[in-house]
Amino acid sequence: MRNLSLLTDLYEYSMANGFDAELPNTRATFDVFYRKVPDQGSFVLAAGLKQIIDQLADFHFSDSDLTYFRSLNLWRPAFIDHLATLTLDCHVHAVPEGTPVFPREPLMTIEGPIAQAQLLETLILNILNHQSLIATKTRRMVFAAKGRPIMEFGARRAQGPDSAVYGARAAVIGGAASTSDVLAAKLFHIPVAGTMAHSWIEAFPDELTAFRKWAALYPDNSALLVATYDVLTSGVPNAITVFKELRAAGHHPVGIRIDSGDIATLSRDARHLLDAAGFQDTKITISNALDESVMTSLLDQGAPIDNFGIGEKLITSASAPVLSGVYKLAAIETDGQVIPKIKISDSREKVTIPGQKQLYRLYRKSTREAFADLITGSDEQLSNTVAVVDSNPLSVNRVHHLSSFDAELILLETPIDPAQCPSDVHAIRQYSQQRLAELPAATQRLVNPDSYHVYMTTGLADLQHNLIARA
Ligand SMILES: Nc1ncnc2c1ncn2[C@@H]1O[C@H](COP(=O)(O)OP(=O)(O)OP(=O)(O)O)[C@@H](O)[C@H]1O
Ligand SMILES: O=P(O)(O)OC[C@H]1O[C@H](OP(=O)(O)OP(=O)(O)O)[C@H](O)[C@@H]1O
Ligand SMILES: O=C(O)c1cccnc1
Repeated sequence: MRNLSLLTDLYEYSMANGFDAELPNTRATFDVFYRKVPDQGSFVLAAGLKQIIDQLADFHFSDSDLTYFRSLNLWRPAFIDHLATLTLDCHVHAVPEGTPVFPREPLMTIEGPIAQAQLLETLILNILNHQSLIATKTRRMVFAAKGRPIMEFGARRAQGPDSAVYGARAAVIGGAASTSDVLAAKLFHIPVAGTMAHSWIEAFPDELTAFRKWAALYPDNSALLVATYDVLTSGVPNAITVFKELRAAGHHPVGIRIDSGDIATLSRDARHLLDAAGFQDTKITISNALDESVMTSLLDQGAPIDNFGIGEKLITSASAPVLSGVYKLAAIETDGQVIPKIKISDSREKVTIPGQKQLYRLYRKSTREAFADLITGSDEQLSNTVAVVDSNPLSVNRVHHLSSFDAELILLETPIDPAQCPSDVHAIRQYSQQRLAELPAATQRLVNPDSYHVYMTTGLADLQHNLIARA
């Protein structure tokens, strides 16, 4: 793990330098939330908390960082001295990784001395926005795959090494079965998997020789790429020849990969050839700029696909490459007095929900189906009946009275201690699947999903209105 304490925007330091002088005894609460779901989906899968906690636990500045700060000649010497001896005194609340979260609700809050909490904005958003985006994109593809495994193949097309490595981690949280990225596999204990490239076939005098050499090297892991010359007249017949030899030698042939041409037609014809030769069990993997809409189309066409290998469109979330999670001041505290804060904007969507808050997931008592999330003030007690309004500022401001629900607090106190932060990506993926299964199915479809209600209490809504009026 690299120390990323400096990975922030200059303005965070410029403000922290001032807060340190002007508001030395003020604490602040910042909320992390997002407003729009990428790809017109209805939820985002939160991911990246482990890397955030790792960084916060190691938040410090080296001698060379401090020398650099002094060389900038921008900040008070006393502030730089404070950075030299800084011990983070912040408290984190967060939804566990893998939790589906919805627009406007806090998925993380940071409370601490205002100068410190301000400094963390950029780093937290950088990690959370990236991993949540890729986990969410992968989940869409997993939905489209209808139970077929997805192999993550994106390292070569990722926007740099970190996007490849942490993107692979996020992809597994989103439901990918494996990665081809050996570094990510090693770091996060992800199954590593792959086939072969065209160069292997091209390097030998002919395709059959290339397949035989491969089968000799990997007799029990022989996935053959059949699309170098011609899938149906060369690739699949040669693969069948080698599969027969493998079977005769007591091995179980794995399958083929097709990475070009009309995949629906080629996979169907390849399946017929394999089945006719007695290889009903060998799998067909496909790849080539796949995304959830191509996958849906291929399966709608009846393509007999067993595995999807997916690179560029997953690792870059190509159709929606930005998750705009934000970090907004919700309250300050001086001399024990908490003062809620609001940001007002001409764009109603950008008006923040003020105050220190809590987040609950509400379930129907009978079925354990989640039907809404509820944002409350942290000092509000949930009673059996609660008056709420939609948190969407563009909705009609109607008061609903919710009753007969089970409420679960989902914004949890999260110690800044890597040893206590869940890190097993498989367990996180499983948790995520359980959380998704609680949501109404209609919120999960790819096209025009139902939106999920995120309410806030009328207490919070009144606070928001009062602060707007006062401003
Ligand atoms: N039957 C199909 N229906 C829908 N999309 C398909 C089908 N077959 C392939 N595709 C997708 O269409 C896109 C373009 O495919 P195409 O074979 O033209 O790609 P290419 O990269 O130009 O091919 P090649 O690798 O042969 O040069 C890819 O995203 C591919 O996955
Ligand atoms: O298409 P993606 O979803 O990113 O999947 C990864 C792709 O990477 C490889 O292509 P390669 O780099 O060999 O280039 P190619 O486009 O010529 O096949 C492989 O053949 C896959 O098709
Ligand atoms: O193993 C593979 O087949 C693979 C890996 C990365 C990119 N494309 C394919």
